[in-house]
Amino acid sequence: MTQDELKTLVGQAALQYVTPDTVVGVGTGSTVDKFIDALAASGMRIAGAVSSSVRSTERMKALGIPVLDASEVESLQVYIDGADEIDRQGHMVKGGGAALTREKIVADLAKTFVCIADESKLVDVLGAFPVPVEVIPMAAAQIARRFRAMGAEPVLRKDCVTDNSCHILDVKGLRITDPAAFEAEVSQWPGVVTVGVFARNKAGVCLLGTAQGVRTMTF
Ligand SMILES: O=C(CO)[C@H](O)[C@H](O)COP(=O)(O)O
Repeated sequence: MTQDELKTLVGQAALQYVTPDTVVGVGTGSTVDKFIDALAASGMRIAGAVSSSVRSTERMKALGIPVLDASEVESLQVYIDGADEIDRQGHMVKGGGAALTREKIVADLAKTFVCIADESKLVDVLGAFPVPVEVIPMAAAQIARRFRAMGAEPVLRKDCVTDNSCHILDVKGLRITDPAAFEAEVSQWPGVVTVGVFARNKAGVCLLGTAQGVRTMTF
């Protein structure tokens, strides 16, 4: 199966976590696009979706899925989103699509984060994928220096302005053995909007697309 077919498989499989007439949190990316398409095609009626990006909002609206503002809900049963990396404890690296801040906000509203990913995303240790960090533009150089002092290599993402009018540093050369500590430390640096390590808001379930079918991992 191709990677695209694996994404379709897990996008479909995520439907089992959606309860009709409830509000669902929806992430961003090519795997989530498959979920959005599957949800629309299923004909299931939902009360609405809280979206994590302009991209997903536009896709859902075009398919007739009602989109609600995050401020309109107090909590969500589930948040469905992809990942750039996921480890065997459910910690993730996210933000390849530059939507990490809103993704973390919507994930934080949800009782369960359902991660949908093809098997290439499963890793033992996070950090081979450059870790996206959304930063206030005036702090980008200062934050980059801090990462260099850690022995990492931050790269300012070209031509990228986020939905929140901020910039992204993609940080290479990290080996994140304690995701919770890393997230807590970097999150408090002045000018950091969001670090793309999801430990506090880690996955509760991962639907992993493999050549043998969907493997369900619970954490
Ligand atoms: O974090 C994300 C966007 O900010 C995505 O979930 C992540 O980049 C995975 O994307 P894809 O499903 O296209 O592989």
